[in-house]
Amino acid sequence: MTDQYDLAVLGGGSGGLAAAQQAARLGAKVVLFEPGRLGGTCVHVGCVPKKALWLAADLAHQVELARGIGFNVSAGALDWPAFVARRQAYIDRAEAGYAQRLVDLGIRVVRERARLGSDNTVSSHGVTVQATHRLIATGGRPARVDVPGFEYGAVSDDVFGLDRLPRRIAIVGGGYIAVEMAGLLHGLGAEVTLFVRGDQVLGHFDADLAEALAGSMRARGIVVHTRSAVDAVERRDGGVLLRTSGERVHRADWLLWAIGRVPNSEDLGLEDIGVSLDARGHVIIDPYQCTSVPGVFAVGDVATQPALTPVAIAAARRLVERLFSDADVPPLDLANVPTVVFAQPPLATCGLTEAQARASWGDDVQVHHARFRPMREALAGDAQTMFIKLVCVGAEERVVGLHVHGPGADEILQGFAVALRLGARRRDFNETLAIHPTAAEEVVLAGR
Ligand SMILES: Cc1cc2nc3c(=O)[nH]c(=O)nc-3n(C[C@H](O)[C@H](O)[C@H](O)COP(=O)(O)OP(=O)(O)OC[C@H]3O[C@@H](n4cnc5c(N)ncnc54)[C@H](O)[C@@H]3O)c2cc1C
Ligand SMILES: NC(=O)c1ccc[n+]([C@@H]2O[C@H](COP(=O)([O-])OP(=O)(O)OC[C@H]3O[C@@H](n4cnc5c(N)ncnc54)[C@H](O)[C@@H]3O)[C@@H](O)[C@H]2O)c1
Repeated sequence: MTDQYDLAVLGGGSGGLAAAQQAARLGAKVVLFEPGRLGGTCVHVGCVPKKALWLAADLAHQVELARGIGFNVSAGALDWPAFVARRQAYIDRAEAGYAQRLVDLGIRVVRERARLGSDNTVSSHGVTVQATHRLIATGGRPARVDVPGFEYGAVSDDVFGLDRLPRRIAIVGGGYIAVEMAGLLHGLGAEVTLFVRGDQVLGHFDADLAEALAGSMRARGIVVHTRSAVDAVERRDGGVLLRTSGERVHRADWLLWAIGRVPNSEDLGLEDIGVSLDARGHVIIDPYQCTSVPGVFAVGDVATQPALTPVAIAAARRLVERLFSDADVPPLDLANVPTVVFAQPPLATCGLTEAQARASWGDDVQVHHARFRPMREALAGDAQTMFIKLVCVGAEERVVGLHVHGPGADEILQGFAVALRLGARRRDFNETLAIHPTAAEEVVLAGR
């Protein structure tokens, strides 16, 4: 007889693990299928190893600032193997923690790929189960394009397998990953050239913010070519030669394609059971994570929702609380998703861009900017500035967008995201006592 479960989860990444664990805590009988390492993209080839590299690059920059202030220090080159070993030990500990938690919660783990079948089944190579609820949490992978010589380049997963830092790096793309990798690889000592197809890096972010970031990147020595598509790649002298739309030819030791990600929705049996996908292959979900098939749900990067770890986790928890408790759990509020691009220095944003606000409110939009040099940078003689932009609407000046670029922006945003969610007005910001001397105080002082 086929084993019966309350919930079968496909994928042991951020979304799948969160769903499986919370469901088990609520008393559900759970099986989880994961062919790879527990933790998925975020833990193994995403947020965590990326942030480790970012922290290393940030420390190197801080040593430079320390030198500017008067310390007789220099960061020197990173001992790459020692760093990788430390990073891996951190990741291995996290993964071991996940595995133990699954055991403690009585969740069955099948270390194989799975697909959905008829009659509520989920099958892998060796195991078939039936589950009342089935969750697709299979994530995504780096996109590939049909450019001659594409195979001579690497994708973001490969960054974490590097055994040393390449000297001259070319990066194609202008999104999160391209910008983050450009900043941290440059910060660790590589010469970096970025090829952006569009007019600007981070094309979907607030235009002033993106421009501020591009300015910082260039000032630090990253070469940014906009309106520059890479049409062909050749292998040359142990490295690569890129040919671009502007007839530019560029040589590099290593090439990274950072041109977006695609959902892992193939070969899951979805078409056979009638689960609808969008044109790019994402599983179409409603605000309750329901797919077009009753009893089949989706969370995370495989689905039509922002591809961020906290979104996958929050969506997963809410879904299983809806399924396995009596609580009336509303849909996840995606109106003010705070997000940080770990550039050097970071960029943080929450709510609407100015263009989005104007599209809805027209002239009833007020914008307040601040640009200044933070005290540490000024003391150290570093030219880096901080950029803050507040987008407000209506007579009450409700704050609908906050955009920050500069040192510490990554840690500043989280608390202000609460204020935006609660509908704070500029007056509420201005009436909040500042913390002096900090960079964050400029957010509450904006427009005064
Ligand atoms: C370089 C990089 C940096 C990032 N940095 C950040 C960041 O700083 N902050 C942030 O919020 N987000 C970041 N992200 C995005 C974040 O990693 C993802 O949004 C998040 O990991 C998505 O989680 P998920 O559960 O949907 O998928 P994943 O974590 O990708 O997990 C999916 C799992 O499903 C498994 N799987 C696939 N097919 C099957 C199958 N048929 N059966 C069973 N299992 C299967 C896979 O092996 C995988 O383990 C980053 C992403 C990348 C690539
Ligand atoms: N800090 C974070 O939270 C973080 C970090 C990394 C990734 N992520 C998540 O992962 C997602 C994927 O990141 P990403 O950077 O791969 O995608 P992205 O969607 O952010 O950016 C893709 C970029 O590639 C460009 N592009 C697409 N096709 C191209 C082509 N053929 N030639 C040249 N350029 C091309 C696009 O114009 C865009 O600038 C992000 O959208 C984000 O949700 C989050």
